[in-house]
Amino acid sequence: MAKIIYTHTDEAPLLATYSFLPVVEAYAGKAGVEVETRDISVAARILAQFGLADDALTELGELAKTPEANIIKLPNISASIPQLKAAIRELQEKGFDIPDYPESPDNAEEQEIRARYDKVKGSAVNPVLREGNSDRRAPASVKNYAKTHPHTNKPFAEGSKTSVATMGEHDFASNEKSVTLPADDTLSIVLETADGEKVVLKEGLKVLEGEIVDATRMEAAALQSFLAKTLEQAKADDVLYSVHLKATMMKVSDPIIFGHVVRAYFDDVFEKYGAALAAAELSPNDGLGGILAGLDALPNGAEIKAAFDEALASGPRLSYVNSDKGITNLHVPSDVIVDASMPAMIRNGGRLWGADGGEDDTLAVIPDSSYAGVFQAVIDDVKTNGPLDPATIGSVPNVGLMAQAAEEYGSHDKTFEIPAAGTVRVLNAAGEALLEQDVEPGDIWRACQTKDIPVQDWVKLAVTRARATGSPAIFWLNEARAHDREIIAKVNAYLQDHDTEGLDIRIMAPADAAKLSVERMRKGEDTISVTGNVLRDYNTDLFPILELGTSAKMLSVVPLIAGGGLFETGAGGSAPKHVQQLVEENYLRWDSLGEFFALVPSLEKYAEQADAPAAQVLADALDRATGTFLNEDRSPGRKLGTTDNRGSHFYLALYWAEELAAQTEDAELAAAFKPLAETLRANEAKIAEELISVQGKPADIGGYYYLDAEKTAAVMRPSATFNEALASL
Ligand SMILES: NC(=O)C1=CN([C@@H]2O[C@H](COP(=O)(O)OP(=O)(O)OC[C@H]3O[C@@H](n4cnc5c(N)ncnc54)[C@H](OP(=O)(O)O)[C@@H]3O)[C@@H](O)[C@H]2O)C=CC1
Ligand SMILES: O=C(O)CCC(=O)C(=O)O
Ligand SMILES: [Mg+2]
Repeated sequence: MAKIIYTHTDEAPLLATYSFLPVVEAYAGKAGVEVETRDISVAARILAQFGLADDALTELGELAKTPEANIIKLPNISASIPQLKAAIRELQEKGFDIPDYPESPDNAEEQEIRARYDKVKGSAVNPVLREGNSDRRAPASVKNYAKTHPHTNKPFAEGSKTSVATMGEHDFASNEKSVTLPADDTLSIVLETADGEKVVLKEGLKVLEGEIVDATRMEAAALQSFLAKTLEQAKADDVLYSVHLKATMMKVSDPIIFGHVVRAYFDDVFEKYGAALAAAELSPNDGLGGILAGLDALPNGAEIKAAFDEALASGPRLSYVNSDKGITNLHVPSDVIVDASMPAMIRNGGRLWGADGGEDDTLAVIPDSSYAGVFQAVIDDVKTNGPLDPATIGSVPNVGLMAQAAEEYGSHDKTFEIPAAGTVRVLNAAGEALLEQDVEPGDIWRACQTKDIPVQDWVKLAVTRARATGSPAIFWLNEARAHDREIIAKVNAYLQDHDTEGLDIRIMAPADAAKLSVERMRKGEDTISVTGNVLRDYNTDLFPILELGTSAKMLSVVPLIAGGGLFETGAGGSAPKHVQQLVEENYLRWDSLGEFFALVPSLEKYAEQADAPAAQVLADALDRATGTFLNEDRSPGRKLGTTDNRGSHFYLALYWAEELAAQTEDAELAAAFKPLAETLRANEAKIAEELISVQGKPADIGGYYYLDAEKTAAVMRPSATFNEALASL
């Protein structure tokens, strides 16, 4: 039977769900639309690993491969090791019998436990559900709203020293080799060390005909000298030092790179105390925060702490995530995530925050050069031409290759920190080497896979969007990169399958494509960016944040290859800072527009799947209601005393009920919603007051990763009048 699955996730979107889902369930229920929930929060996924909760993620992953799928996916935490450990601790404190995270497993049992936790680590949800490519764009209503209510993109100061530092050689981009498989095969990855020993890194890797496989490495020695150089440069230029990685989605490689940065910054400290820190299992890969927290347990902890303090005082000035709390850019690998952190910096005139909370220019370090040039291109443009004006600029929507863990975001099980010098070979079943790389100890070697059917689907989606909009579509692909050359060959071949007459379809290297797209934006022109998986991620924060002030208001549809639908809510994440604010002052600034936008096509899909015209009526009414919601400017403000997330849900419910009452396609639904619409309208002031009056005091939600459902519902549904009205439907 058709049903919509609404996901329980983490942090701000989870809080919002406590308020919004009751509205969805009440309205859908009246129209006979089945809505079920599944808990894919990091806490639930941990419990599922130990048989203490349903494995909803595996279930939804299977569902996503069927035409029946209709899933609304809210953003979730992609947990770094420090977050995973905190979630485990919280669950243990709540009485769940789960083991500690084994830092360095040294027996079979610990290895088994570690393997279970590794399934929860990092970006473990999205790749499982994303069985389709991604279509992310600002709906016309949002773009118009941004034009009439423009946010501020601050100018870069005259002579701004902000720039991007990237390796450009000896990195993943420069060392890449790539091959397209002529037939189905089973591959293995073998390191042959300099003394002739063969170490099997991976075997039984099944690949399909037409699949692209890449191999590359980040050279550890080159990374270290690059980092030393950037530290010197930041010191000499007296700018803030900041590193921007994706330790969540690139959950194997990027924590290692992050660890190199921590080690490079605190070079002298690690020189002197590295062995003691390693013996205490305090790893730089988990960030400075974890190390400092663990020092108390060491006999010479105070001495080591003093050495870290001294290094911080004498090194280049670090950028801070939260200067009040002393949290630096190097504290937690998942605090600064490149997709959101770079556009936020650009929107802020190229400035980040220093130790004293003051803003300053920064050297933004993005070690691998595959995509760093995109950010530099945008920075160059705004330095020369001034900030982009949201009131007038065009849009850069995205069609992203994402299905079946495409490209880098599927590389974790094929990423290795190399133990010994030698050669890594990707071998086919016949034992022939398809790809080979010489390696040195410490190099980060990885292989990526890109299947052919997803590429075909992506090209089709690009042509469909170009046709639907009349906008030029640019494939952001770089002839100079081995992987991109294989993709370009496929793009050129699969474009032949479509009618492209009259369409403007181009292929350009990412930095050039970024430059052109921004130039066109300034003229008010739209340009579809058709990208691989990583640039999908980056561009769908970068451009929305510059255009709309946030990526939360995006429509993010994933037409699943098997025919179902995955509807992501916005293009951003789970906004941890918003939770802090709720807990401190009972105010939630989370904007649920992404949820509203996802629900419309989900209801449309349901109407089609269940042959249920009432679902289409709900969808159409919701679509009109979100228009009114935007016109009436009902998204949450940022400050206490204004409509927050809960108030915004009330207004959406009001407009949606009014649209349902007024429509004429379904008289029964109109009659059912008329009294509710009247009650909500009549009590508007009272409900708004009830929702605002609770603000300003701390709120108790009974946890962080594993919330107390009753307490959270009480916090998120504080208006008795609104609750009664909904219950009366
Ligand atoms: N699809 C997914 O599942 C995704 C998950 N993530 C995960 O989210 C977590 C946080 O990532 P982070 O890099 O901080 O990025 P986020 O996008 O979560 O947050 C960055 C900032 O964007 C603003 N923001 C994001 N969403 C909203 C919204 N709906 N309403 C209002 N403002 C919003 C907030 O700004 P302000 O504080 O100024 O209000 C927020 O602090 C990580 O665990 C990450 O892995 C990240 C991206 C996608
Ligand atoms: O899965 C994640 O960790 C983040 C996903 C993300 O940032 C995106 O899809 O835009
Ligand atoms: Mg992203």
